[in-house]
Amino acid sequence: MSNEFLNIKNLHIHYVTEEGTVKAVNGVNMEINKGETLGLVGETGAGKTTTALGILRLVPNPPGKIIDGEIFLEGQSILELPEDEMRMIRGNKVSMIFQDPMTALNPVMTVGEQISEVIEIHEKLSNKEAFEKAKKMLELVGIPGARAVDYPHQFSGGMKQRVVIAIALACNPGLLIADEPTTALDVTIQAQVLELMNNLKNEFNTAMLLITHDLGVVAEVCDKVAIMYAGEIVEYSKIEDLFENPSHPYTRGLFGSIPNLDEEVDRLKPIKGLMPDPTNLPSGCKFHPRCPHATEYCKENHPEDTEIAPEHKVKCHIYTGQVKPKGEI
Ligand SMILES: Nc1ncnc2c1ncn2[C@@H]1O[C@H](COP(=O)(O)OP(=O)(O)OP(=O)(O)O)[C@@H](O)[C@H]1O
Ligand code: NI
Repeated sequence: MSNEFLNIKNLHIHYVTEEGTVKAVNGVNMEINKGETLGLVGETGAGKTTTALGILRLVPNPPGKIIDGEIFLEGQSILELPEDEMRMIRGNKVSMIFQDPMTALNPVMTVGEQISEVIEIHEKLSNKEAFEKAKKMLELVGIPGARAVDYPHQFSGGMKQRVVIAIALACNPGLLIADEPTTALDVTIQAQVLELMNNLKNEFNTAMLLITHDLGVVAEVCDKVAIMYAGEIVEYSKIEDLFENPSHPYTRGLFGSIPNLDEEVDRLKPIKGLMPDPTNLPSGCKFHPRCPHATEYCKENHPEDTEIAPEHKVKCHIYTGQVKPKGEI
């Protein structure tokens, strides 16, 4: 039996707008094994949320459309599935915590009702049984079951986020997608929520796709990291490798001078220049206009993945030997 839960092959997603076609996701490949957490990191507009929505087939259409590629969940190809089967997969096999979790809760329903609603959709339980299970879910995320009868406004921000996690986990999904799950929380609560997610992942062997700008979060919870730029994964590796040997010039830039797993790592470092216009992406390597090492070759040729160490891939002509770096990378 394969241990693989998610496998994405050559995914392309566009948004067709009046201003032009936004090429949001451009040939993404990604694998996540059971019980493994992959961090998806990149600047705003890189295509992280769009990739996540693609996995759930929730890219708003129009204007969005999956143009090409394949997505497998436990070996099953999902892009061709009828919508009703897809609905069963959402929240059953895969659930997602959205970027703004505070608006994810319904203010006029108790949290217990909201959790049991999800349970009832996917499991044949009576109202009462589902509500009892909802209480257990609350306890699992560190909230007393008795509080199931309370409304969202009666909870603090950190507790609301725990409720959102409880809802996402209510059906014991194989894959949890979390889009910036802790950004809206203060630092101590962030740490608690991350620890909680880590514990749950270990307990249930849940695969996780964690979207974040925060390298501290990556260092704390991820097993692997994918660095995304202009809709492509430009570097992909195990966490230790990435921090010890960041290799793509973009990753090096993000990390600043010398990243260190043990150090207090902070937000991504700003890099000179701007993200390219996604309706008019640069030719060749999409990073070439911002890259200190770029040559004519980079302008003309699109780099494919080069495996520079086991499970460490980089899209950069320096590693194919076509381009000599100008000084240290
Ligand atoms: N509904 C939409 N219509 C048109 N363009 C969109 C739509 N949603 C996203 N885009 C564009 O697609 C590109 C990728 O956006 P996406 O939200 O996936 O990036 P992201 O990496 O999640 O960014 P952030 O870190 O800000 O959340 C951006 O250029 C964005 O403007
Ligand atoms: Ni996003």
